[in-house]
Amino acid sequence: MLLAIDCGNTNTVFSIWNGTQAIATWRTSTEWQRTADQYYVWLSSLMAFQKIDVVIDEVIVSSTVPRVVFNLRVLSDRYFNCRPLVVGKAGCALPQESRVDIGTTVGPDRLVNTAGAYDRHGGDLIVVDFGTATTFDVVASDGAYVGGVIAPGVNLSLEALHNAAAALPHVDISKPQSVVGTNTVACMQSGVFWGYIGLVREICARIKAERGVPMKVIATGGLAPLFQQSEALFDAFEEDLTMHGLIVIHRYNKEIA
Ligand SMILES: Nc1ncnc2c1ncn2[C@@H]1O[C@H](COP(=O)(O)OP(=O)(O)O)[C@@H](O)[C@H]1O
Ligand SMILES: CC(C)(COP(=O)(O)O)[C@@H](O)C(=O)NCCC(=O)O
Ligand SMILES: [K+]
Repeated sequence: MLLAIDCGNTNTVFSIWNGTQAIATWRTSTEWQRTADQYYVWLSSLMAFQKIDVVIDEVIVSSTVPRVVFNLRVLSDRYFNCRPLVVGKAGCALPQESRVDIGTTVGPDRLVNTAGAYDRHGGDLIVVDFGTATTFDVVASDGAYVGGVIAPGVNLSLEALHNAAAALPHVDISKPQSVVGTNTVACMQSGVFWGYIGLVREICARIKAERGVPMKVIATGGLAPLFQQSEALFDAFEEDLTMHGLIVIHRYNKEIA
């Protein structure tokens, strides 16, 4: 069975797949120091707890944190007796090309999102991923990744305010009652929430104008629904888009092997 690992700068998601069916998904915080043995203790105890008695013999990894990859390779080798497919590394082919400046290393999560979204929706897409950073990935009509936008993530923006200003507290994002805040927390939430609505709308509008074709906007990441409930920003929200992309890339590599 396949273990798919999506490592972001904040969280790492592990998912076990039987063909196209996800059997279980677990999330842990991303820490580059974590060893293969630590991953295995965590993973095997969750599998035992949920009575998932399967043999993992294939692994695919996407990691925005390069230092984590070494330990995930050791995990695959030592405990699952296989060499992992690592997106963006030699030995892992991608179903679509990436048309960016020579020498640019695109974040593997963005290539994976592109593959997942193109598989489900076809071309001419904007994929918005609300992760540590908020990324906009532009997918051409033929499925190629043709560039995008990187903006500071929602929580990163709130943390930056807290870290830089002595009197600003730590605040969780939520939709404020009104735009004009009457206390510090409400003012901060308003700035980030409504600022973000504007950011997403403006960037998508400008991408569409620049490309000159109708485009669908697909959103992923835990915070996307918060913004969608307020304004119709996206054509679709798909929580599992990155995982789906990993499955698509894994399937493609098996087909061409
Ligand atoms: N459902 C959710 N509700 C609120 N915050 C969330 C949710 N999912 C993720 N987050 C927060 O959003 C930020 C990005 O998380 P995540 O999408 O896991 O990032 P990455 O993929 O970059 O590791 C983190 O600060 C995380 O705590
Ligand atoms: C932009 C990112 C930091 C987003 O990572 P994430 O928020 O998913 O942790 C990541 O895709 C990355 O490190 N990209 C490299 C540069 C690029 O994609 O052009
Ligand atoms: K991500």
